[in-house]
Amino acid sequence: MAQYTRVSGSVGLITLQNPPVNALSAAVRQGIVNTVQRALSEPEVKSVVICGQKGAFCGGADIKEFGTNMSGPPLVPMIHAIESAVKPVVAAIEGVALGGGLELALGCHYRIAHSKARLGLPEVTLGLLPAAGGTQRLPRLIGVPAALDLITTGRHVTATEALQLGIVDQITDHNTVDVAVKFALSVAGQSLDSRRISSYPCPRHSDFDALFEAAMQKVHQSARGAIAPVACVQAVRAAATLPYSQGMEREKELMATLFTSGQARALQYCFFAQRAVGRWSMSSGARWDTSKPRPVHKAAVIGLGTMGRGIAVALAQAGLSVVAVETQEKQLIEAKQAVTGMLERGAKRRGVTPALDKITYSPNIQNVADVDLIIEAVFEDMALKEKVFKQLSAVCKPGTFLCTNTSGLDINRLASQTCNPELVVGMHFFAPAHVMKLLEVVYGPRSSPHAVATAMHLGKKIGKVSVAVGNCRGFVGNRMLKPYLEQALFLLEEGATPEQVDQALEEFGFAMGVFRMSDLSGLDVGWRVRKADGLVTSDATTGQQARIRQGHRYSPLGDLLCEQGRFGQKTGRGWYQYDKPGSRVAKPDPWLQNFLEEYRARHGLVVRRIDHQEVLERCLYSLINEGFRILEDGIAAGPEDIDVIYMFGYSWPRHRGGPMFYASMVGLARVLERLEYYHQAHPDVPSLHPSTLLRKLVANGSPPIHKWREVIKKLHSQL
Ligand SMILES: CC(C)(COP(=O)(O)OP(=O)(O)OC[C@H]1O[C@@H](n2cnc3c(N)ncnc32)[C@H](O)[C@@H]1OP(=O)(O)O)[C@@H](O)C(=O)NCCC(=O)NCCSC(=O)/C=C/CCCCCCCCCCCCC(=O)O
Repeated sequence: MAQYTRVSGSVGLITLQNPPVNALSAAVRQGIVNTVQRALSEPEVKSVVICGQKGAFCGGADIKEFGTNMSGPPLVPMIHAIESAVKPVVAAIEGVALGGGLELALGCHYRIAHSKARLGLPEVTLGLLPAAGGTQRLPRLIGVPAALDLITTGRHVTATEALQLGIVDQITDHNTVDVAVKFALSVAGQSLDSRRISSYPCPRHSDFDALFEAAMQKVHQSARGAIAPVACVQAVRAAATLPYSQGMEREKELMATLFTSGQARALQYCFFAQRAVGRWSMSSGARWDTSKPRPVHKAAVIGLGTMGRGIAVALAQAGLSVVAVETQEKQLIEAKQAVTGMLERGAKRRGVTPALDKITYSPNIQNVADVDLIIEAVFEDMALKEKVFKQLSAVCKPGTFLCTNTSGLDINRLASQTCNPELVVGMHFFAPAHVMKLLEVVYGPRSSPHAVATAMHLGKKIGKVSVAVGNCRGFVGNRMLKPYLEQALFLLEEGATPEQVDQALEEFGFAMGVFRMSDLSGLDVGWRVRKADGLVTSDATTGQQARIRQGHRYSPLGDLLCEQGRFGQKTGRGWYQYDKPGSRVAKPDPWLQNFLEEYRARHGLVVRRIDHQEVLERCLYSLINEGFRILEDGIAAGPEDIDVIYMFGYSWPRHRGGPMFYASMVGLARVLERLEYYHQAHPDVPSLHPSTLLRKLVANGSPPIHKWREVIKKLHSQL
């Protein structure tokens, strides 16, 4: 809807009304069309102001409408009608002007923004382009290089940057609507010839060909197979090279291709999935809307290794007071230096003062006595963590939440070391903890709803995408990673090379294939875990027996590399070779080639040709299959939780929508059929055995992903 009022005698004020962000739904578009017509037809009205209700100008087209039969007036003619109006129209931008919202503002003759407003054309992040004239007006207004940057990245700019770029005419710290109305009064009756952006020539550039070639190269490199950024460059090129009306035709044509694409569906699913995970629920029935978080003003971090340092930085940057505890004197000094550097670099990037005074360092665990919440980040060793939890429980004040940054250990066991197990939850950060957006909040059987709500709330406060998950080995992310890694190793045994496996996964859209990723994270991490699990043995050396552990197929390849001291990038050797320890450029290693050949010969393994399709199916479908088991077990509340975890924690390509959404796009029947095929070929690999839930979903006619919860619920009620 849009409300019309007359203010200051001669200004028609149009207020968009569609909470919370005044998205341009059919009703809002109709409201704008009607009220603009009214304002233009009333002789008393000399100028018009468009604003949004409750401090938000407009969040753009209504994304919920995209999957429907769109009705109501289309945006392009609506914006043209505003631009060609003979009375000045002023956009009063508070809060956000995004996507169609900014395009609407660009159709106005003047734009006044509040200093705290954010503006942008984020359509690319939804698999689209700004198809309401954004790709044609913005380059005409601010020039091609700046427009390319905003349109291909979708980044939001502050009002100050928008003013510098020339997107807005004025910014204010006062009531934006009042300022806009005053301004509208001052420009009433003035010529609008120079105010219609569509009539501007696109600013020339010394070498458009080189500029667009470079832009295209850049998006190809960063898009990892996403098509929208490429279409955005093509649309801006049309603005630079064609008259406005032909550019608009090109924009429409490119949008038509994107609009119905699987990538757009995937990216729009991600948008809503990311918001849905905030609406968490626990198996006990506790939920986000019935569980109140407790305030956290002061927190402590125990253990200042890589993870602890990142967590301390993340907390301090969000304004919390932090007690950073490291009992090893040398490590404490090093950590203080490192954290200071991290805070200073981060502050420089963001143009703020480093939050150095937010952190106090201490070698003494007793100093956490007055904090509201503690995050333990000591070495990943159950006995050590149990000891720390026991100590913490004894020293902290009543009601302090005790969180662990374990990446997969049993939360319940740690809780049982404390006097108040209901205050214990997992806060699983991802390295580097001050950068990576994902936080798994892990609740055990005794964790209270308050503890989960507090950890989720804290996660949000420090800028994380927090997902509440149940307690099991590896939680969601690492549990699903296990079969993925396992398949990659089996593929090497059967004849593939690390380069080949990585290439298939990188072409799929991962930033890094599984072997390059393992080299980066360090092969010794998994080795330590496998040793603790009794999987690493030195007795059996050849034959099939050597490749069976605890009754299942097992590949000792990773263990054998570690025995050679090949821990990945940090040692300069792993699945690849590197120029020197710490170097990031991975090169194929002839040593590894020989090693694999010898290994296969020793174990009587017959090499065969493995294509990319098999690599993808075996690695991804086994991971997805585990995702179905996680849903079956109630560890994740819905497929959105898993997908968000994979997008934000494991660099799953967003335009593929996360593993569970990807499975729904491939077709559940197809995933099931391929898993059955591979399981038949590898009966000793349980992760290839199709899960009950997958079978059930297929038996139920493969419902769309938003209906899976109903099938899961039924399955749970049958168990
Ligand atoms: C920054 C935000 C705006 C606010 O953030 P925050 O304060 O943190 O709040 P959130 O939790 O994110 O959001 C609150 C709730 O609001 C919902 N929301 C937000 N934005 C939208 C929206 N645009 N539409 C619908 N709903 C929205 C959100 O889901 C939350 O709901 P809930 O509480 O969880 O229930 C932040 O929200 C944000 O970034 N929003 C998105 C901004 C954005 O991306 N905007 C661009 C949208 S796309 C667009 O504008 C495109 C315009 C081009 C024209 C399109 C023309 C389409 C038709 C063309 C058809 C041609 C093809 C023909 C094919 C054929 O031939 O058949």
